[in-house]
Parts: sequence; structure tokens; C-alpha cells
Amino acid sequence: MRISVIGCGYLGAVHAACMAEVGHDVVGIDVDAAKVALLSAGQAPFHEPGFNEVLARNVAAGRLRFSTDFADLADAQVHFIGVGTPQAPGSIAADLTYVDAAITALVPHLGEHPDGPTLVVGKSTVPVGTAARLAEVVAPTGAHLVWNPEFLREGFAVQDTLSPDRIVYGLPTDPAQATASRDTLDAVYRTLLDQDIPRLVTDYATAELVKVAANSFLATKISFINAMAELCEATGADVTQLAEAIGHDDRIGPKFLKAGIGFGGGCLPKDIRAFMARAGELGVDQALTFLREVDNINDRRRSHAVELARTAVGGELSGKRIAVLGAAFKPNSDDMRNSPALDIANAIAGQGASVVITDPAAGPVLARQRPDMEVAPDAATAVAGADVVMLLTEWQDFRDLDPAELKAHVATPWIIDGRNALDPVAWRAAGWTYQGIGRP
Ligand SMILES: NC(=O)c1ccc[n+]([C@@H]2O[C@H](COP(=O)([O-])OP(=O)(O)OC[C@H]3O[C@@H](n4cnc5c(N)ncnc54)[C@H](O)[C@@H]3O)[C@@H](O)[C@H]2O)c1
Ligand SMILES: O=c1ccn([C@@H]2O[C@H](COP(=O)(O)OP(=O)(O)O[C@H]3O[C@H](CO)[C@@H](O)[C@H](O)[C@H]3O)[C@@H](O)[C@H]2O)c(=O)[nH]1
Repeated sequence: MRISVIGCGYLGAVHAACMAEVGHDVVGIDVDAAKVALLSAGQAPFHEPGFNEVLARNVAAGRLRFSTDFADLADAQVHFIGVGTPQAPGSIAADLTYVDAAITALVPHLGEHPDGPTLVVGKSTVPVGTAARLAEVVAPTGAHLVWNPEFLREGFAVQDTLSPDRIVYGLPTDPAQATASRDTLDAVYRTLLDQDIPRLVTDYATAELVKVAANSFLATKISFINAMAELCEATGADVTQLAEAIGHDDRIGPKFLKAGIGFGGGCLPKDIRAFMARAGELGVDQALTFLREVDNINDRRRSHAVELARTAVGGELSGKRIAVLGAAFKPNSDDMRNSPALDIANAIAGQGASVVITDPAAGPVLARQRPDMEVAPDAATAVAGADVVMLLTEWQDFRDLDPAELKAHVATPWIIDGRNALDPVAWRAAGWTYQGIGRP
């Protein structure tokens, strides 16, 4: 099938490449000419394991093209919308200007398609009610609109796109349109559906809510364990053991119970806030006041990490040398949107410390974006002369560090493990003062 993907960021570029990988003829459209140039050359504009290979292979095979010109999508039958929906400036609501601009640019190119109904398929995360509004904009063209939220995780984006836990279709209310849209989307996802991946068919509102409900649940799980970390710190208990013990209960499960400096990224923080904003508009803000607390607990983890560093150096950060391992919001990504690591590094620098930061993938990006920051090429260089070392993004490279070897480079062997990723016994045995989160 001929497919377009509008918006070629972390979601859209991977979706475009994976749709080509399963045999479709795909054009990716983005307003960012530099990004389009890189993608067209088969080069990933961001760090995502496995993506470069899929991208290069499909560009070379001629199944995958990229363009800044919406006219290049005119012959596609299915158009995915994957543009950003960030937090709006000065508000907690989602900024829908990119979605609206994409639809406005797309509509003049929509019309009858010889192979069947033309579909506009929303993948961006949007406030409930957006799909119904956009369906009215698209309707005069004869195209149908479907909401098909995306659940991929950065760092696993290719695998999650080709083999998701589930696929959700939010379909139009008109039965004939719903059937035609469902059948067309089934044809798009045929190779995935053949793997027996659950496919759930809903209305627009349910599909939109599934996405923000899932992210709210994940954020709540993380803030729950971080709240337990606060209790552990007050009592001398160990949150990693607590998490392991409660996680053995099938009803709770062991995943997303890692206490630390909390969640960040381009999704969980802004999605829970946009959800609260939308609930307010709908007059049901009380239903989601717990998310305010989820957000507060998460924010506290960042200030707590700054406090740990301040205490470690005797109460005054000014003039101290702090080495920060990690800048991305999670390992295996170079994404620094709402990154707890970067936020903490900035706060510590703001208190007068000399901060040096290193990250295997985000480091070079940070060095370009922030000439004011000292970015080191690797951990050994970063820790030279450090009064405190902070592990804030749990890359495998950092987990594998040899505490005895590293100790030779630092001024004071004091490590704050903001992700509880290191073995306290090994680090203490090597002569370090080890401080985890929610651990004695
Ligand atoms: N990143 C993820 O892991 C992920 C996972 C699931 C859902 N989502 C959702 O997907 C959406 C996109 O997220 P992302 O992380 O890929 O964002 P992103 O910022 O990486 O990418 C958005 C892209 O859209 C482009 N764009 C903006 N306006 C455009 C327009 N009018 N026409 C064409 N292109 C335009 C931008 O240039 C950018 O390349 C968001 O709603 C997000 O919440 C993201
Ligand atoms: O036990 C845990 C698990 C995660 N995190 C942190 O939580 C954040 C988010 O992690 P993760 O959810 O793995 O990253 P994303 O790639 O942002 O993925 C989330 O956001 C996407 C965009 O909506 C969704 O598609 C995914 O399903 C959802 O997991 C990161 O900062 C992690 O360090 C913790 O602190 N503790």
C-alpha cells in the first residue's frame, strides 16, 4: 500500500521505516528540512537502537522516501499523523498547533483513492475529543479518520513498532465508515496482525483515553515506588528489596517499580499534565487530582538528588566539582526532553558547582546545543578531580564501570546512584561512599 507519515520525529520516522520494512511504499513528510535531508540519506537524526539499519535498508530499496513537500503524499491511501503534541507554553495543556497545521496542510491533497477509502490515521497523543473535531475537518474530502495511538518506548522503538503489545483502532461512529476504515487499517497492519497481536476496536474517545490512561498508570507506578523510597529513607529500609517483594505479586508485577530520580522524557510528564488540563475542561478535574501528586512526587526526586549532592560536599555546592553520568532521560536514547539528569545537572550548576556531564549518545548532542556546559567524552574523563560522582542515566557503560579503576581519578570517592543501578557492595568494597535512592 502507499502510505504517508506526517511528522518524522522519534515516533514518525520509526513508524515510516517500519511500515516500509513490512512492504509498504512510504513517504515521510516533515517541515524540518535538515531532518528530511538526513533521513533521505538513510541516516537517523537521533539515537535509537536498530533504527539506522531499518531506515538505510528501506531507503536503499526505494520503498521509503522523505520530503518537506506535502504534494509528495498525494498518491498515498493512508496518512499517519505523528507530529508533536508538547506541553503548551505557559500551560499544562497539550499544544495542538502542530496537529492542526499538519491536518490543514494535508486536507487539500485528500480525495478518492483507486484502491479504496482514503484514511487519515492519528498516532500523536492528543486530548480526548481531538479526533471527533478533526474528523469534521477531514469529512468534506470523503476521507475517513481513525485514531490509532502509539505505545512505543524509546530505546525499543523498532521492536515495539513491529511487535506491539496491542493495536488500538478508534473508529468513526458511522458503521459503513467504521468497517471500511477497519479493513483498510487491517491491510496496513497485516504482517503484525498475523503475529496474533491483540487488536482492540473502540470509538474515538476510548482510543484517545487508552493512551493517556496507560501513560498515567505508568507514571503513577513510578511515583508510587518513589513515594515508598521516601518512606524507606525515613526508616532505613531498602526500596529495592521492597519493590522486589511486592513485585512478586502477579497483581502488582515487577516492572516500572524502579525508584530513583523519577520519570522524564517527551511523554509521561507532559501527558499526565495534558490529561489533568483536559479533565478540567470536561468538568471532572477531581477524577485526576491524584496525578497532581504523581507529578509532585516526581519533581521532589529531582530536588532530593540536588540535596544529596549538596550534603555530600558538606553543605555548599559552590566551588565543588560534580561529575554527572547521563544526560538523556533514559538509557539507549539521546532524548533530553524533560530529562531528570539534565535538570539535576542544571540545578547543581545553578548553585555554583562546576558540573561536567557525559552521556554515550546525548553527550555530543548536548555539546552542540549547550556550549555553556562542560561535556566529557566518557566517564573516566568526566570524573577527573570530582568531589562527587552522580549516576543519573543508567547506561550499561556506566553499570559496567570498575569502581577501583575510577577511584584513582576522583578527588573524593563519593557516588550518588540516582537510578539504583550499581552494586553498593562492590562500590563500598572499592573504598567509595555509596548513596542510592531509598536505600540505607
Ligand atoms: N517519542 C515517543 O516515544 C512517542 C511514543 C508514543 C507516542 N508519542 C507521541 O507522538 C507524537 C510525536 O512525538 P515525537 O516524540 O515523535 O515528537 P518529535 O518532536 O520527535 O517529532 C515531531 C516531528 O513533527 C514535525 N512536525 C511539526 N509540525 C509539522 C507539520 N505541520 N507537518 C509535518 N511535520 C511536522 C517536527 O519537525 C518533528 O520532526 C507526540 O504526540 C507524542 O506524545 C511519542
Ligand atoms: O521503573 C521505572 C521505569 C521508568 N522510569 C523512568 O520513566 C521515564 C519513562 O520511561 P519509559 O516509559 O520507558 O520511556 P518512554 O520512551 O518515554 O515511554 C513512555 O512514553 C511513551 C510515549 O507516550 C509511550 O509510548 C510508552 O509506552 C511509555 O512507556 C524514564 O525517565 C525512566 O527513567 C523510572 O524512573 N522507573
